[in-house]
Amino acid sequence: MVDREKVEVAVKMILEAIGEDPEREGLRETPARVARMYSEIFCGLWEDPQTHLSKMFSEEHEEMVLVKDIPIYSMCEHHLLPFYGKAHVAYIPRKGNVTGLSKLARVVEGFAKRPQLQERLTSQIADTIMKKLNPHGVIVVIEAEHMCMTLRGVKKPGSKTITSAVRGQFQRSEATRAEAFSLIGK
Ligand SMILES: Nc1nc2c(ncn2[C@@H]2O[C@H](COP(=O)(O)OP(=O)(O)OP(=O)(O)O)[C@@H](O)[C@H]2O)c(=O)[nH]1
Ligand SMILES: [Zn+2]
Repeated sequence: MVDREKVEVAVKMILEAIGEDPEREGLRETPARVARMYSEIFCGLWEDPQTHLSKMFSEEHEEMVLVKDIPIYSMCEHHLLPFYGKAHVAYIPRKGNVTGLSKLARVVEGFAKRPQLQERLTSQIADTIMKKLNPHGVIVVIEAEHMCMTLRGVKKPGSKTITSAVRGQFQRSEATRAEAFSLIGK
């Protein structure tokens, strides 16, 4: 579990460091609020996302399954600012190894709710699905806007970063990969 007391102490120190008065009415509850928020947005550090893929259906389907437009909210590990957008996850199951659709989104969520890099998030999702479901292939595409590039620093609002992780048949077959990208809309 996130150490909320420690986060509270740290947030109070940050407020003091920026020249605020942590005792003024509007800020008095802020350290505790931020601590509650951090335990929510970093909860992925306290779970092992691969456990979501333990249950499988013995379906015969061996064609592509794509869950697209999964909303993601993660935190850039360099600045602790959000990056957010959409994840698209496709896999080609092996007979008997079909997973519940929501479980794909749960894996995405488990890796997103941590201090992250978009590239690492993308490959962790793909590698976990490959490892647990042993499918013919996996493709993960994430498109996201990074607040550290919009509200500060280089200040480029609207810019999007697209990352992909391509495994198995999607890597070997250009046609399969092209089909996935066309369904995803990239
Ligand atoms: N590859 C990658 N870079 C990221 C991600 N999120 C943020 N960054 C970048 O991490 C870099 C950190 O660069 P630094 O030079 O150490 O930090 P900085 O001085 O705050 O950089 P600027 O943002 O350019 O002002 C920046 O270029 C960010 O845009 C990510 O998910 N993947
Ligand atoms: Zn950043």
